[in-house]
Order: sequence, then structure tokens, then C-alpha cells
Amino acid sequence: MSVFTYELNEKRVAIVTIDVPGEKMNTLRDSFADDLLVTLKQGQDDNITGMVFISGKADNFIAGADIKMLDSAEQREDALALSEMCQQAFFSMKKQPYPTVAAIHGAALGGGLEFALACDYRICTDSVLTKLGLPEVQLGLLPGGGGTQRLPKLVGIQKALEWMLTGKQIRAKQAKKAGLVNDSVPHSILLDVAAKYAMKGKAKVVQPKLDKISKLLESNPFGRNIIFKKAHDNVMKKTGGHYPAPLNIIKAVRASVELGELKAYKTEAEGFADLVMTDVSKSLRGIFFATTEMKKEYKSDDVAPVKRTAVLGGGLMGAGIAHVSAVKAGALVRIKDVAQQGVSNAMNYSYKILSKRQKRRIMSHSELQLTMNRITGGTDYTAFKHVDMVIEAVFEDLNLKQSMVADIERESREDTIFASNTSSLPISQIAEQAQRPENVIGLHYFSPVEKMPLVEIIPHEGTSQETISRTVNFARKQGKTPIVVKDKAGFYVNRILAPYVNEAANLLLAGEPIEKIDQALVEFGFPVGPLALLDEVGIDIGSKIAPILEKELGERFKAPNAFERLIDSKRLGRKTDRGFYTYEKKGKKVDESVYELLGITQSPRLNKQEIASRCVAQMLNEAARCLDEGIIASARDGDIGAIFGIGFPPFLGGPFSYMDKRGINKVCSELSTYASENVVFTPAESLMKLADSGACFYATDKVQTVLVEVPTEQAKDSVQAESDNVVAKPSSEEKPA
Ligand SMILES: C[C@H](O)CC(=O)SCCNC(=O)CCNC(=O)[C@H](O)C(C)(C)COP(=O)(O)OP(=O)(O)OC[C@H]1O[C@@H](n2cnc3c(N)ncnc32)[C@H](O)[C@@H]1OP(=O)(O)O
Repeated sequence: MSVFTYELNEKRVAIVTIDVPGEKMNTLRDSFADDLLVTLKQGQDDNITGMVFISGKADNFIAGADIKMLDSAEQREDALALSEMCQQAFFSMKKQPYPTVAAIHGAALGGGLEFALACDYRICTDSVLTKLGLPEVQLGLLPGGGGTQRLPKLVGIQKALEWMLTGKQIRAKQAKKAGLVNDSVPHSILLDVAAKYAMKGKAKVVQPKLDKISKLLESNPFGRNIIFKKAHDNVMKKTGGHYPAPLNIIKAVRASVELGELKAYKTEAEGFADLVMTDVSKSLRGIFFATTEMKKEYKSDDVAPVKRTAVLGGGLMGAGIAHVSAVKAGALVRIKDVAQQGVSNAMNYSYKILSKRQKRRIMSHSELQLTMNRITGGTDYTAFKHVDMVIEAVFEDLNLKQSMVADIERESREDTIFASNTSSLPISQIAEQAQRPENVIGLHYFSPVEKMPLVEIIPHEGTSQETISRTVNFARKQGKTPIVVKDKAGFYVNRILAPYVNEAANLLLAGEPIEKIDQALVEFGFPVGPLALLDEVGIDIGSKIAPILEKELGERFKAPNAFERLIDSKRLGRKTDRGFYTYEKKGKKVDESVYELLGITQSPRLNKQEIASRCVAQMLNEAARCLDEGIIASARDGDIGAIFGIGFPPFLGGPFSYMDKRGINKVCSELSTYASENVVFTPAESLMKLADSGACFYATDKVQTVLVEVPTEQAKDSVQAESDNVVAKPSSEEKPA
């Protein structure tokens, strides 16, 4: 059955509806090329005036090539054939004697936009649902259906590179301004306008809309050399060379302006085929499927949505939570702080972010005002009777949090959820004196809240299923990827982070230089090194969490005592402009006085690879323990939590995928070697079992999986999450009463 339905209107314009049967989303599957050729031929036979392609789905045009189909490419030749098939199919659209028009509403991404680029005209709706882009880079791929060739010709080399190298989604207004679409119109007239364009005859070649400097740069080989070199250098700086896709994109775009059509398209197809087969792309595609799968979990349409929220504490965390609640989730938000200044700071936080969006014309002034109208605040409990959920982001103090539970139970409704953004305190303790413990849950954000994609959701034993579902639904509305984790100290993310940071600190105390340690982990693929991260989080915050973890989980979580000396000397990290680094206008540099303060004589002994191996080994081992204990419900959750919460290198697929790829026996033997010097490295029991049996965390064709899921009962129990008030300047409410 064809995905294209063909109808001729009275003006002899063929209206072709694209609708992949039984699917929510249109994607390009292997039969699409044949179906397209048949449809195009019918247009010729009917001697049509033009052809309009429109989607039969309510909210998407085409979301790209079917990513599952890419997994079926067993050899490079298969992937090459896929790209060539797309290229050929799109060429035949161009070659038709009649004009073709893409009428776009919703997502036109990847192969979907390439389809539209091959049409003579593109008309899109001005709806917020409409987003155009070539996001292949996020899957470790390049646009393999002619996107690297057609986009630069339409919007210019620099803009095309920027869009393809970031994979960003372009809204209707920006698309029109850049010349990506011919028009942007209300949904109700999309088809009519598109049909009119179909009667205009074949489109003439248009030059990209460029300013003078861009025109000068892009129109001669010397200027283009500068553009491509700069793009290459930026990519290397940002990716450390771990991701081959951006480099292949630059190569294909360069081919589009320097080589003949045949060779240039071949460069694109070859680059695509190479990338499909890389482990990097397989890992990134795995992340896409994992997050898609997670969107369906803990989902319930039977629970009441959270529409009105309150946030306790106007510090940076509280401000960020209020922001995503109002802007992303569209909720009404009431901020409460002990001081009016705290409320004002939090409101100002949102205002600044929105003003930037207004300046960049992503948002109009009236939209800004409407959004800001959703955020109010005060120093008392006004309006708390109306809120569905209260999220506390106050100082990490159990008594304070327990008294807030009591306040909220008194001041709000019986069904109001109390969500705690604690980073370390067990939720069961926060709920200990609650009258309605079923409403209490952990909701751990990461800083900066509006940028970090993860939240940990932590039910304690008495949290109701309804509270879990409502909280998960709300976190998704805030644009977050939630993982539900078990209520045990450190939850998941901080638990795997702590031993990794402690190891970095131990290496420092053993004489390894600060910069070398951080560089080692950045070269491994983390966005920042562990000591720089501690500076961001706040050394004082880290030192508060450490004793809780040590008490609950044992000696291996003991943080080096030397850190107290850093805190005593007011080196708290970035927030005091001084930690392991100093932070000045000129930038950050290592604070050499730290060595003397901590009594360290620099005596480098290890190379960077050994440093990275030791720190990462601690993280991997702890992740395995978390799976053993049911802190996370699956290896998949552990991978997504580490990537989205800490920045574990996505190209490695997360700690569990990485262990599978390296071989569990290798990971185990490395841990055992380190354990001969320090028992904290003793491999987790499950790792040893897996190493013995030759199995791995994820099912593969070759080996049997032992540990993908924890036993069902444990999985059910699995809940819990938090957030450290990282980088947050304490608001007045954050001080214990
Ligand atoms: C040759 C070409 O250059 C190569 C390519 O085109 S590679 C593909 C490039 N396209 C992309 O990367 C887009 C991927 N999709 C997305 O980003 C998001 O799905 C979206 C923004 C389109 C919509 O997001 P959202 O509304 O949250 O829906 P989401 O839950 O993600 O997806 C709904 C369903 O569509 C599926 N889907 C979406 N895009 C898909 C794709 N390109 N391939 C396969 N399945 C896809 C999801 O897996 C999910 O399936 P399920 O319901 O059976 O689990």
C-alpha cells in the first residue's frame, strides 16, 4: 500500500497526501522511493499543472528517514544504497516537467526536509508545531538525501553549516527570513496557498539572501577556505575529534561548492555510509530510541494534570524550576521566599532569559508579557490553596524540609503534591512526619535547570502511583527526560558522580596537576573535568553531600579531608570566583596556591589515559552497583541518567553501553588491578558474574543478557531523584530558619 494518496483538483493540481499507515509519525521507509516514482509518473500521465505534497498526519510532515531502517544496514554498501536511493528519488522530483510544492505543517526533519528541499517550492504553517531542520548530526550522521548539497544553495554556506552542525530546529519565521521556505501561512490556508504555488510553473534558481560580507566570503575560494577552516577548527574544539559526523558534513558541503554535481553527491553518500556503520552513530541512535521508549513509561492519561504550581525558595534552582514550569509546561507559578528580594530575583531570572529570546525575535513582546504574567510571588502562602504541586528548592536541611511539608499540608489542598528538590536527603525522611506521605516525592533537577535535560524522580515507599504519574507527566511538560530512581542516598546521578570526583581529588593529593586531571577527562569525552565540575557545583555543596553518602553507603564515599581547608579559605568554586581555579574577567586559570594550601608537591606519575581510566572505573563500578541495588530500573535508565545528568560522553552510549563495548571482563580486570592498591575499586558483584558468564548488560545477537532488567518487584519499587543546588547563590529562604 502506497504512502502517497493522489487526487487531482479542478485546476489540474495533484494533491498528494503522505500518510504512513498505522504510524503516528511519517518517516521515509524503503518502499517510499518506488511509491514516489509511481506518483510522479501519474502526474506526468495526467499532464498536471503541478503537484502538492501534504501530510495526512495532524502534527508532522515527515520526521526523516526511518531510523530503525538504518539499523538494518548490515554493511556499508547497504547504507550507501539507502543514501543513493534517497538522492535518486529526490532528483526525480526535481526533473518533473511540472512544479512540486511541499506544504509543511509540523516536523519536517532530516530526510523529511530533504524531501521538501527537492521540491520547487516550500510553504509552511506559522504554527509552533512547525519545525524544520537537518538533525542527522545528533544521530552521528549527515543528511544523506541531498541535504548537504541543496541547503547551502538555498540559505548560504555558513547558515547551512551552522544548522547542520548543530542539528537545530528552525521555526517558520526564521525559515522564511533565511529563504528556506517561500512562505509561512496559517494552517487553515496552507493547502490553498500551496496549490497556488503549484500553478506558478517551475521555480527559478534563486540566490541565497546574504549580507555583503557573507556574499564576499562565500563567492570566492579564498573566502570559502576561511569558512571551512573555521568550521573545522570549531568542530575539533567542541568535539575533541570524538565525533566524525560534523567533519563529514563539512566535507560534503565543501564538495557541493567545489566539485561537480556527480562527485559532490557521491561525497555525501559515501560520508553517510561511513557514518551509519560507526559505533558513535550506533550509540547516538540508541539514545534516540531509549528516550523515545522512556516517554511512554509511567504515563497515565487518567491523572489530573499539574496546572498550578508553587516553588519554595527563589535561589537559582528555584528560579530555574519556576522558569521551566511557566515557560515550558505553561503552568501558573507562585514563588515563595522568606524575602521579597528572593522573589524578585527569581522573577528577574525568567525575565532575562525571555528578554534574550525577544531580542533574537524568537518571542514577541506580548508573548513575553503573557508568559511573565504566569509567574507571581510573595513571602506568604497566598494562593497555595489553589496549587496542584509545590516544589521546594530550599537549603539542604532535613528539619527545614520537614517543617515545609507541615506548612504545605496546612496551607494547601489534600491532593497537593509536595516535591522536594533535595540532592541527598532520603525522601522517606522528608515524608516521615507527613500527614499525607502519599503526596510526597523527590524531584531532583540539575543546574542550570533550563538547560539540563534530566530530572530524577524519587518516590519513597509510601508515595502513591498517582503522585508518581502526575509528577512524571509534569516533568515531561517541563521538557525534561525523567528517570524514576530508588530512594537511597545520592539517588543515581550523585551516587555515580561522587566516587568519580573523589578519585580525581585523590589523584590531585597524590601529586597530579589540576589541569592535567581535568584535561584527561575532557579528552575522554566529558564536557568538563571533575575538578572544574566541583568548582561549578560548589566545593561546599560537594562536602555537604559526601558525609551523607558516607554514612548511608560506606567508607568508599569518604571525601578527602583536605577539602575542608579549601572551604575554610573561602575557595568554594565559581560562586566565590575561586576554587581549584580562579575566575576572572579574562577567564579561568588554575589557582596555584591550592597546592600549597593542601600540602601537595606536584609529582606527575600517570599519563592522562591512566588518570581517565581510574576516575571512569569508579563511575562504572558504582553504576553497576546501582543496577544491582535497583536504584535504577535498567541499564538503559543508567545510561540516559549519566549522559543527560552528568554529560557522560554520548558517543560511548552511557556507562553500561560503554562497559558492554569494552568487554565486562576487561572492565573487571582493570578494577581488580586498581583494587590491589585501594579496595574501593573492588568490582561490583554483578560485574564479576557477568565477566564469568561472558554476558553483557544489553542483549546482543552474540551474547545473552543477564542484567538488563532488575527483578520486577525491585523495578516497581524503583523511584526517587533530587537536585543539588549547584551554582545557586543562596537566597534568603535557603538559610535554615
Ligand atoms: C537520509 C536522511 O538524511 C537520514 C535521516 O533522515 S535520519 C532521521 C532524521 N530525523 C530525526 O532525527 C528526527 C527524529 N525524531 C524526532 O526528533 C522526534 O520524534 C520528533 C521531534 C519528530 C517528534 O517528537 P515527539 O512528538 O516527542 O514524538 P516521539 O515520541 O519522539 O516520536 C513518536 C514516534 O515516532 C517515532 N519516530 C520519530 N521520528 C522517527 C524517525 N526518524 N525514524 C523512526 N521513528 C521515528 C518515534 O520512535 C516514536 O515511535 P513510537 O511511538 O512507536 O515509540
